Amino acid sequence: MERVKASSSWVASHSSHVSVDSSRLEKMVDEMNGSIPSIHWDFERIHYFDGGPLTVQYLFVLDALNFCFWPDEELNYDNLALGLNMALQKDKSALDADRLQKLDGPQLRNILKWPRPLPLEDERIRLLHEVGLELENSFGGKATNLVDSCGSSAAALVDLITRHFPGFRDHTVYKGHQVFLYKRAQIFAGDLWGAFKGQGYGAFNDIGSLTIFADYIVPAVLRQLGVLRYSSSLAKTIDANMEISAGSEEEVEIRACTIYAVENIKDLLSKKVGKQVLSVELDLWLWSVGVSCQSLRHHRTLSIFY
Ligand SMILES: Nc1nc2c(c(CN[C@H]3C=C[C@H](O)[C@@H]3O)cn2[C@@H]2O[C@H](COP(=O)(O)O)[C@@H](O)[C@H]2O)c(=O)[nH]1
Repeated sequence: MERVKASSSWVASHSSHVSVDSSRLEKMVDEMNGSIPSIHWDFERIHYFDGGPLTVQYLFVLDALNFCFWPDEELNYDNLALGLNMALQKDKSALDADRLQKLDGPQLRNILKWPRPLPLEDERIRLLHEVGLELENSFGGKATNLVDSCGSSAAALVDLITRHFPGFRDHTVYKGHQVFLYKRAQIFAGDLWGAFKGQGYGAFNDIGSLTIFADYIVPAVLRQLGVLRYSSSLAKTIDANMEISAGSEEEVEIRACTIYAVENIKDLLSKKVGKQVLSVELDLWLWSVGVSCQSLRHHRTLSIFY
Protein backbone atom coordinates (compact mmCIF):
# COMPACT_ATOMS: atom_id res chain seq x y z
CA MET A 1 0.00 0.00 0.00
CA GLU A 2 2.98 2.26 0.54
CA ARG A 3 3.63 2.12 -3.21
CA VAL A 4 0.05 3.18 -3.90
CA LYS A 5 0.31 6.10 -1.48
CA ALA A 6 3.79 7.24 -2.55
CA SER A 7 3.12 7.03 -6.29
CA SER A 8 -0.25 8.79 -5.99
CA SER A 9 1.40 11.56 -4.05
CA TRP A 10 4.06 11.82 -6.77
CA VAL A 11 1.36 12.20 -9.42
CA ALA A 12 -0.41 14.87 -7.34
CA SER A 13 2.76 16.91 -7.11
CA HIS A 14 3.45 16.66 -10.87
CA SER A 15 -0.12 16.97 -12.02
CA SER A 16 -1.06 19.07 -15.08
CA HIS A 17 -4.84 18.70 -15.30
CA VAL A 18 -6.11 17.91 -11.79
CA SER A 19 -5.41 19.59 -8.49
CA VAL A 20 -6.41 19.06 -4.89
CA ASP A 21 -7.87 22.16 -3.26
CA SER A 22 -6.42 22.02 0.23
CA SER A 23 -8.67 24.72 1.67
CA ARG A 24 -11.81 22.89 0.48
CA LEU A 25 -10.34 19.70 1.83
CA GLU A 26 -9.78 21.32 5.21
CA LYS A 27 -13.32 22.70 5.16
CA MET A 28 -14.69 19.24 4.38
CA VAL A 29 -12.78 17.81 7.33
CA ASP A 30 -14.05 20.59 9.63
CA GLU A 31 -17.61 19.93 8.53
CA MET A 32 -17.24 16.25 9.35
CA ASN A 33 -16.92 17.19 13.00
CA GLY A 34 -14.79 14.16 13.67
CA SER A 35 -17.24 11.63 12.31
CA ILE A 36 -18.58 10.34 9.03
CA PRO A 37 -21.93 8.71 8.34
CA SER A 38 -21.69 5.01 9.01
CA ILE A 39 -22.96 3.08 6.01
CA HIS A 40 -23.85 -0.58 6.27
CA TRP A 41 -21.68 -2.59 3.87
CA ASP A 42 -24.63 -4.20 2.07
CA PHE A 43 -26.75 -1.05 2.20
CA GLU A 44 -28.29 -1.96 -1.13
CA ARG A 45 -29.17 -5.51 -0.05
CA ILE A 46 -27.78 -7.07 -3.18
CA HIS A 47 -24.98 -9.31 -2.00
CA TYR A 48 -24.61 -13.01 -1.45
CA PHE A 49 -23.69 -13.73 2.16
CA ASP A 50 -23.78 -17.04 3.99
CA GLY A 51 -21.00 -16.34 6.50
CA GLY A 52 -18.76 -19.04 5.00
CA PRO A 53 -16.24 -19.87 2.25
CA LEU A 54 -18.71 -19.46 -0.61
CA THR A 55 -19.08 -15.80 0.27
CA VAL A 56 -15.33 -15.38 -0.22
CA GLN A 57 -15.53 -17.07 -3.63
CA TYR A 58 -18.47 -14.80 -4.51
CA LEU A 59 -16.58 -11.65 -3.50
CA PHE A 60 -13.47 -12.62 -5.45
CA VAL A 61 -15.44 -13.28 -8.64
CA LEU A 62 -17.47 -10.11 -8.02
CA ASP A 63 -14.32 -8.00 -7.77
CA ALA A 64 -12.75 -9.72 -10.77
CA LEU A 65 -15.64 -8.23 -12.77
CA ASN A 66 -16.09 -5.02 -10.81
CA PHE A 67 -15.28 -2.53 -13.58
CA CYS A 68 -16.63 -0.37 -16.36
CA PHE A 69 -20.41 -0.54 -16.35
CA TRP A 70 -21.03 2.92 -17.78
CA PRO A 71 -20.89 2.13 -21.53
CA ASP A 72 -24.31 0.53 -21.13
CA GLU A 73 -26.49 3.25 -19.67
CA GLU A 74 -28.81 0.77 -17.98
CA LEU A 75 -26.17 -1.50 -16.51
CA ASN A 76 -24.59 -0.92 -13.13
CA TYR A 77 -22.72 -2.67 -10.34
CA ASP A 78 -25.97 -3.88 -8.73
CA ASN A 79 -26.77 -6.00 -11.79
CA LEU A 80 -23.44 -7.77 -11.38
CA ALA A 81 -23.79 -8.35 -7.64
CA LEU A 82 -27.42 -9.46 -7.83
CA GLY A 83 -26.78 -11.68 -10.84
CA LEU A 84 -23.91 -13.54 -9.14
CA ASN A 85 -25.91 -13.68 -5.92
CA MET A 86 -28.94 -15.26 -7.64
CA ALA A 87 -26.71 -17.70 -9.54
CA LEU A 88 -25.28 -18.94 -6.23
CA GLN A 89 -28.70 -19.13 -4.58
CA LYS A 90 -29.75 -21.48 -7.37
CA ASP A 91 -26.54 -23.48 -7.67
CA LYS A 92 -23.82 -23.43 -5.01
CA SER A 93 -21.21 -24.61 -7.52
CA ALA A 94 -21.94 -21.85 -10.08
CA LEU A 95 -18.67 -20.05 -9.26
CA ASP A 96 -16.42 -23.08 -8.81
CA ALA A 97 -12.98 -22.66 -10.37
CA ASP A 98 -13.60 -25.27 -13.09
CA ARG A 99 -16.92 -23.68 -14.04
CA LEU A 100 -15.35 -20.21 -14.26
CA GLN A 101 -12.83 -21.51 -16.80
CA LYS A 102 -15.60 -22.68 -19.13
CA LEU A 103 -17.90 -19.67 -19.03
CA ASP A 104 -18.56 -17.81 -22.26
CA GLY A 105 -20.18 -14.47 -23.04
CA PRO A 106 -23.77 -15.68 -23.51
CA GLN A 107 -23.56 -17.72 -20.29
CA LEU A 108 -22.30 -14.72 -18.32
CA ARG A 109 -25.11 -12.61 -19.79
CA ASN A 110 -27.52 -15.31 -18.71
CA ILE A 111 -26.15 -15.27 -15.15
CA LEU A 112 -26.50 -11.50 -15.00
CA LYS A 113 -29.89 -11.67 -16.73
CA TRP A 114 -28.60 -9.13 -19.20
CA PRO A 115 -30.27 -9.08 -22.61
CA ARG A 116 -27.34 -7.83 -24.68
CA PRO A 117 -23.54 -8.06 -24.77
CA LEU A 118 -21.88 -6.64 -21.66
CA PRO A 119 -19.36 -3.81 -21.91
CA LEU A 120 -15.89 -5.30 -22.45
CA GLU A 121 -17.49 -8.75 -22.44
CA ASP A 122 -14.49 -10.54 -23.96
CA GLU A 123 -12.23 -9.08 -21.28
CA ARG A 124 -14.67 -10.11 -18.55
CA ILE A 125 -14.64 -13.67 -19.87
CA ARG A 126 -10.87 -13.71 -20.19
CA LEU A 127 -10.54 -12.49 -16.59
CA LEU A 128 -12.98 -15.12 -15.30
CA HIS A 129 -10.94 -17.82 -17.04
CA GLU A 130 -7.76 -16.41 -15.54
CA VAL A 131 -9.28 -16.38 -12.06
CA GLY A 132 -10.59 -19.95 -12.41
CA LEU A 133 -7.33 -21.31 -13.76
CA GLU A 134 -5.02 -19.65 -11.26
CA LEU A 135 -7.31 -20.45 -8.33
CA GLU A 136 -7.18 -24.07 -9.44
CA ASN A 137 -3.42 -24.13 -10.11
CA SER A 138 -2.23 -22.34 -6.99
CA PHE A 139 -5.05 -22.26 -4.45
CA GLY A 140 -6.90 -25.59 -4.71
CA GLY A 141 -9.71 -23.80 -6.55
CA LYS A 142 -10.74 -21.84 -3.46
CA ALA A 143 -10.54 -18.11 -2.87
CA THR A 144 -10.50 -18.89 0.87
CA ASN A 145 -7.01 -20.39 0.44
CA LEU A 146 -5.87 -17.10 -1.05
CA VAL A 147 -7.19 -15.24 1.99
CA ASP A 148 -5.94 -17.82 4.50
CA SER A 149 -2.37 -17.52 3.22
CA CYS A 150 -2.20 -13.80 4.00
CA GLY A 151 -1.89 -14.00 7.79
CA SER A 152 -4.71 -11.49 8.33
CA SER A 153 -2.86 -8.81 6.38
CA ALA A 154 -4.81 -6.83 3.79
CA ALA A 155 -1.53 -5.55 2.30
CA ALA A 156 -0.27 -9.13 1.91
CA LEU A 157 -3.57 -10.08 0.27
CA VAL A 158 -3.30 -7.26 -2.27
CA ASP A 159 0.30 -8.27 -2.92
CA LEU A 160 -0.57 -11.93 -3.40
CA ILE A 161 -3.49 -11.19 -5.72
CA THR A 162 -1.46 -8.87 -7.93
CA ARG A 163 1.37 -11.41 -8.11
CA HIS A 164 -0.90 -14.28 -9.15
CA PHE A 165 -3.61 -12.62 -11.21
CA PRO A 166 -2.38 -10.29 -13.98
CA GLY A 167 -5.91 -8.94 -14.45
CA PHE A 168 -5.63 -7.23 -11.04
CA ARG A 169 -2.37 -5.42 -11.89
CA ASP A 170 -3.81 -1.95 -11.90
CA HIS A 171 -0.62 0.02 -12.40
CA THR A 172 0.64 2.25 -15.13
CA VAL A 173 3.44 4.64 -16.08
CA TYR A 174 2.93 8.37 -15.67
CA LYS A 175 5.57 10.89 -16.80
CA GLY A 176 8.13 8.08 -16.62
CA HIS A 177 7.11 7.04 -13.11
CA GLN A 178 5.35 3.81 -12.20
CA VAL A 179 2.05 4.42 -10.48
CA PHE A 180 0.14 1.80 -8.46
CA LEU A 181 -3.59 2.11 -7.89
CA TYR A 182 -4.78 -1.47 -7.32
CA LYS A 183 -8.46 -0.68 -7.09
CA ARG A 184 -9.97 -4.14 -7.53
CA ALA A 185 -7.43 -5.96 -5.38
CA GLN A 186 -7.94 -3.46 -2.56
CA ILE A 187 -11.71 -3.47 -2.83
CA PHE A 188 -11.68 -7.26 -2.42
CA ALA A 189 -9.95 -6.82 0.94
CA GLY A 190 -12.41 -4.03 1.78
CA ASP A 191 -15.39 -6.17 0.77
CA LEU A 192 -14.19 -9.07 2.95
CA TRP A 193 -13.80 -6.68 5.87
CA GLY A 194 -17.25 -5.19 5.28
CA ALA A 195 -19.10 -8.43 4.61
CA PHE A 196 -17.58 -10.31 7.56
CA LYS A 197 -17.60 -7.25 9.83
CA GLY A 198 -13.87 -7.46 10.45
CA GLN A 199 -14.12 -11.03 11.74
CA GLY A 200 -13.15 -14.41 10.31
CA TYR A 201 -12.27 -14.04 6.61
CA GLY A 202 -12.62 -10.27 7.07
CA ALA A 203 -10.17 -9.95 9.98
CA PHE A 204 -7.19 -7.82 8.92
CA ASN A 205 -4.71 -6.36 11.38
CA ASP A 206 -3.75 -3.66 8.85
CA ILE A 207 -7.11 -2.69 7.36
CA GLY A 208 -6.05 0.94 7.91
CA SER A 209 -3.31 0.54 5.32
CA LEU A 210 -5.77 0.40 2.40
CA THR A 211 -6.25 3.51 0.31
CA ILE A 212 -9.53 4.62 -1.19
CA PHE A 213 -10.64 2.64 -4.23
CA ALA A 214 -10.03 4.84 -7.26
CA ASP A 215 -12.99 4.24 -9.54
CA TYR A 216 -15.09 6.69 -11.55
CA ILE A 217 -17.65 7.51 -8.84
CA VAL A 218 -15.47 8.69 -5.91
CA PRO A 219 -13.47 11.25 -7.98
CA ALA A 220 -16.74 12.68 -9.27
CA VAL A 221 -17.99 13.11 -5.69
CA LEU A 222 -14.75 14.80 -4.64
CA ARG A 223 -15.02 17.10 -7.63
CA GLN A 224 -18.58 18.00 -6.66
CA LEU A 225 -17.35 18.81 -3.15
CA GLY A 226 -14.71 21.09 -4.66
CA VAL A 227 -11.85 19.00 -3.31
CA LEU A 228 -10.71 17.98 -6.79
CA ARG A 229 -10.32 20.70 -9.37
CA TYR A 230 -10.04 19.99 -13.09
CA SER A 231 -8.50 22.11 -15.84
CA SER A 232 -11.17 23.71 -18.01
CA SER A 233 -10.45 21.39 -20.93
CA LEU A 234 -10.66 18.28 -18.74
CA ALA A 235 -13.86 19.58 -17.13
CA LYS A 236 -15.36 20.14 -20.59
CA THR A 237 -14.40 16.65 -21.74
CA ILE A 238 -16.00 15.04 -18.70
CA ASP A 239 -19.11 17.19 -18.76
CA ALA A 240 -19.61 16.34 -22.44
CA ASN A 241 -19.35 12.61 -21.60
CA MET A 242 -16.37 12.31 -23.90
CA GLU A 243 -14.01 9.41 -23.41
CA ILE A 244 -10.59 9.75 -21.79
CA SER A 245 -8.12 7.07 -22.79
CA ALA A 246 -6.79 4.55 -20.31
CA GLY A 247 -3.29 5.47 -19.18
CA SER A 248 -3.58 9.11 -20.32
CA GLU A 249 -2.18 11.79 -18.01
CA GLU A 250 -5.71 12.97 -17.31
CA GLU A 251 -6.96 9.56 -16.29
CA VAL A 252 -4.01 8.77 -14.05
CA GLU A 253 -4.23 12.19 -12.41
CA ILE A 254 -7.95 11.84 -11.67
CA ARG A 255 -7.40 8.51 -9.94
CA ALA A 256 -4.13 9.26 -8.17
CA CYS A 257 -5.30 12.67 -6.92
CA THR A 258 -8.39 10.94 -5.52
CA ILE A 259 -6.17 8.65 -3.46
CA TYR A 260 -3.90 11.51 -2.45
CA ALA A 261 -6.84 13.73 -1.39
CA VAL A 262 -8.35 10.99 0.76
CA GLU A 263 -5.00 10.23 2.39
CA ASN A 264 -4.88 13.94 3.28
CA ILE A 265 -8.40 13.83 4.67
CA LYS A 266 -7.37 10.91 6.90
CA ASP A 267 -4.22 12.71 8.06
CA LEU A 268 -6.13 15.90 8.85
CA LEU A 269 -8.82 14.02 10.77
CA SER A 270 -6.14 12.37 12.79
CA LYS A 271 -4.28 15.65 13.48
CA LYS A 272 -7.33 17.82 14.19
CA VAL A 273 -9.58 15.49 16.14
CA GLY A 274 -7.31 12.54 16.87
CA LYS A 275 -9.66 10.29 14.93
CA GLN A 276 -8.39 7.36 12.84
CA VAL A 277 -10.86 6.92 10.00
CA LEU A 278 -10.38 4.07 7.57
CA SER A 279 -10.26 4.51 3.81
CA VAL A 280 -12.84 1.72 3.52
CA GLU A 281 -15.25 3.73 5.69
CA LEU A 282 -14.65 6.93 3.75
CA ASP A 283 -15.00 5.02 0.52
CA LEU A 284 -18.32 3.47 1.45
CA TRP A 285 -19.69 6.85 2.45
CA LEU A 286 -18.45 8.75 -0.62
CA TRP A 287 -19.38 5.96 -3.02
CA SER A 288 -22.90 5.63 -1.60
CA VAL A 289 -23.34 9.41 -1.94
CA GLY A 290 -22.12 9.21 -5.54
CA VAL A 291 -24.33 6.38 -6.72
CA SER A 292 -27.41 8.00 -5.28
CA CYS A 293 -26.76 11.23 -7.15
CA GLN A 294 -28.48 10.98 -10.55
CA SER A 295 -26.81 14.07 -11.96
CA LEU A 296 -23.24 13.01 -11.14
CA ARG A 297 -20.87 13.47 -14.09
CA HIS A 298 -18.00 11.01 -14.04
CA HIS A 299 -15.06 10.49 -16.32
CA ARG A 300 -15.39 7.79 -18.94
CA THR A 301 -12.48 5.48 -19.58
CA LEU A 302 -12.67 2.01 -21.04
CA SER A 303 -10.71 0.10 -18.45
CA ILE A 304 -10.66 -3.36 -16.91
CA PHE A 305 -9.35 -1.96 -13.63
CA TYR A 306 -12.34 -0.01 -12.26
N1 LIG B 1 -14.78 3.29 -4.76
C1 LIG B 1 -15.67 2.33 -4.92
N2 LIG B 1 -16.05 1.96 -6.13
C2 LIG B 1 -16.97 0.99 -6.25
C3 LIG B 1 -17.54 0.35 -5.16
C4 LIG B 1 -18.44 -0.60 -5.67
C5 LIG B 1 -19.37 -1.50 -4.92
N3 LIG B 1 -18.91 -1.86 -3.65
C6 LIG B 1 -19.81 -2.55 -2.79
C7 LIG B 1 -19.21 -2.58 -1.45
C8 LIG B 1 -20.08 -2.25 -0.50
C9 LIG B 1 -21.34 -1.97 -1.04
O1 LIG B 1 -22.24 -2.99 -0.78
C10 LIG B 1 -21.14 -1.89 -2.54
O2 LIG B 1 -22.10 -2.68 -3.17
C11 LIG B 1 -18.38 -0.50 -7.05
N4 LIG B 1 -17.50 0.45 -7.38
C12 LIG B 1 -17.20 1.04 -8.67
O3 LIG B 1 -18.22 1.99 -8.93
C13 LIG B 1 -18.44 2.04 -10.34
C14 LIG B 1 -19.82 1.53 -10.63
O4 LIG B 1 -20.72 2.52 -10.65
P1 LIG B 1 -22.10 2.33 -11.46
O5 LIG B 1 -21.74 2.24 -12.92
O6 LIG B 1 -22.92 3.51 -11.07
O7 LIG B 1 -22.68 1.01 -10.94
C15 LIG B 1 -17.41 1.10 -10.96
O8 LIG B 1 -16.22 1.81 -11.22
C16 LIG B 1 -17.22 0.11 -9.85
O9 LIG B 1 -16.00 -0.59 -10.00
C17 LIG B 1 -17.15 0.75 -3.86
O10 LIG B 1 -17.58 0.25 -2.83
N5 LIG B 1 -16.21 1.74 -3.80
